[in-house]
This record gives sequence, C-alpha cells and structure tokens, in this order.
Amino acid sequence: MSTGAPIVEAREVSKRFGALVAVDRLSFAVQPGEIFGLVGPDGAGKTTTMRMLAGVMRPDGGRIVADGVDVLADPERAKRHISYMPQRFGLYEDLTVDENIRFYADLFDVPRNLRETRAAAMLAASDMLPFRKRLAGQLSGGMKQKLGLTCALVHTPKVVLLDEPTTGVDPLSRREFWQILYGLRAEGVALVISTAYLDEAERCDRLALLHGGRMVHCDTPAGLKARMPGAMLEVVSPEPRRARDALAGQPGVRGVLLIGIGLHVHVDDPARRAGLAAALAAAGVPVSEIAEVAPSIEDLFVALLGDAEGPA
Ligand SMILES: Nc1ncnc2c1ncn2[C@@H]1O[C@H](COP(=O)(O)OP(=O)(O)OP(=O)(O)O)[C@@H](O)[C@H]1O
Repeated sequence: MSTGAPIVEAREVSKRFGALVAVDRLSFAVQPGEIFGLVGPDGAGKTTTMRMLAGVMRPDGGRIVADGVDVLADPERAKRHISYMPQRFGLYEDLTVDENIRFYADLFDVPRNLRETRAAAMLAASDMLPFRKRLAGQLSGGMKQKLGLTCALVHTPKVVLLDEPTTGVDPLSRREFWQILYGLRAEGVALVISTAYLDEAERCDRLALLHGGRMVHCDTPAGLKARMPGAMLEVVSPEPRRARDALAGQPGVRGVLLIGIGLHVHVDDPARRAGLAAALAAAGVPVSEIAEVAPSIEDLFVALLGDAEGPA
C-alpha cells in the first residue's frame, strides 16, 4: 500500500433526509492499492456514503475528490474514473452473461481487444466461464453478484466502490470474489467496500466504523482491536444461553456475546476468569473451558458501539 497522495478524499461530507442526518461530516482518505471498509449497523450511513462517493447522490456539504476529479463539481466525469457496484446492480435479465458485459463495455467505451481480455480473466477468476451464454435472469444470486462485479469492472478505473457486494453470495464464491479484489489492489486500484460480513471487514486494510452517520473509529483491523479495553474470555459450554444468563451482570463483565461454541465474555480484567468459573459452577452450567482469546471484529464492534446486536 502506498503512503503517498490519496486517490479518494472525502472531507466533511454530510447528507440529510429531512430532519434525519444520514451522514454527518464524514472525512477519510484512501490510498491507491488500499481496501477501505465501511462497516456499521443497518442505517449507519454506508449506502448513502457510497452513493455520494459515486457521484449519484449530492451531499449537502463537504468535498469529494476521486482520481483527481471533483465529484460534486463534475459527477459525470467522475463516473468515468470510478467503478461503482450498488447493492442492486442493473443487470439485464433477458440478456446473456456476455451480452451484459458487452453492454457495460459499450457504455464505458472500452476498446474491443481490452474488454475481451478483461472479461475473460474476471469470468475465469469467478468460475463463471461456463455460463457465458446463460441469461442473467437464470443465474443464481451469487452468480448475479459476480456478473455485476465483472460488468462494473469491465472498464479499468483506479477507484472501485462496492456496496455490500457479497450479500447472498456463498462462502466459496465470496472467496473468489475477494481474490479478484486482492488482484485489483495489487494493480494499485483503491477499493471502498461496505460490508455486513465481519469476516470481510477483517480482510480490509483499514476500516471506518460508522454509527448514526458518524465515523466512530477508523483504523486497521489490528489497530481497532488494540483499542478494545479489558480482555476477552471464551467460555466453551454446551449450554451457552444458560451460561450467558449466569454471567450477565457479574462483577467486571462488560458484555456477553453468543458464538458458535459458547460465549465471548468481555471483562475489565482477565483475572476475572476465576470469578466467572465460580459463577457458572454455582448456577450448575457445564463448562469445558474458559480461556483468554484475541477479540474478533464482532466482539470489537459490540464493545465499541455499545450495541449488543452488533452490525451482523
Ligand atoms: N432516500 C432516502 N430518503 C430518506 N431517508 C433515507 C434515504 N436513504 C437513506 N435514508 C436513511 O438514512 C439513514 C442511512 O441509510 P443508509 O442506507 O445509508 O444506511 P446503511 O448503513 O447503508 O444501512 P443498510 O445496511 O441497512 O443499507 C437511514 O436512517 C435511512 O433510513
């Protein structure tokens, strides 16, 4: 990742819908070759931010520059420097995979020789080559998302904006999707991605944590985790709900999150472990292990946002 001049810069960007402040003086900068994640609960302002970056929604205030273009002053020009994949990408269901790609290539005036190479590489990377002649309307949800990405990237912009691109995509396809994103990053493309999947948040170089339209934190995933106060104890139990009820409200417990194999208990001090074990024993809850673990991104969001539901 380069540390030179940013290729995307948002400064004090705001958007209101009536009395609701959807985005509140948001500022950040993204470097070429960086994957910048926007994460936060529903309604945090991720989609609105993406739309403003893409030049399809006008902010009430602030400034956005993408690849040297002032997005507010010249949104039409900006669109040629940006690839934007909205949540519902406009595929033509009655056109084939190839015809959809051709349509977007024409839209962006991509030269014929380039579009064929690029489309073939992207279709191969996403395992879509066998489906080139299939109508888009007959693709699975995950395949539609992969075709959307191919169409959005058929021109070769330096800035790519992806709004929850892998929603509804199966884990294997998501991995392929990310391989494509890493390939773009290696080419020096800057990617801004919003996601509701916390394992994806972990893959970003930096994360902006949004809440109520504001940026609450912005750092690398590791940097964000280092900001988490206290410690995380993992309690492995066949009865996690009973364990949660026994631990909530115990001294030093700041939060309890159910995970697959038990609980993550956020405590003020790892030495609380003995007290937790005693509380569980007193409640008759079977426990196979209590160990200190590194917080997950989900733990972090719950702790930093003070929202027991978390964003996903
Ligand atoms: N066109 C609109 N008119 C009125 N309110 C809107 C409009 N678009 C978004 N909002 C509101 O602005 C706030 C931010 O919405 P936004 O879609 O940006 O959030 P988000 O973080 O993308 O959430 P989600 O993941 O649910 O899409 C929400 O309260 C939403 O209801």
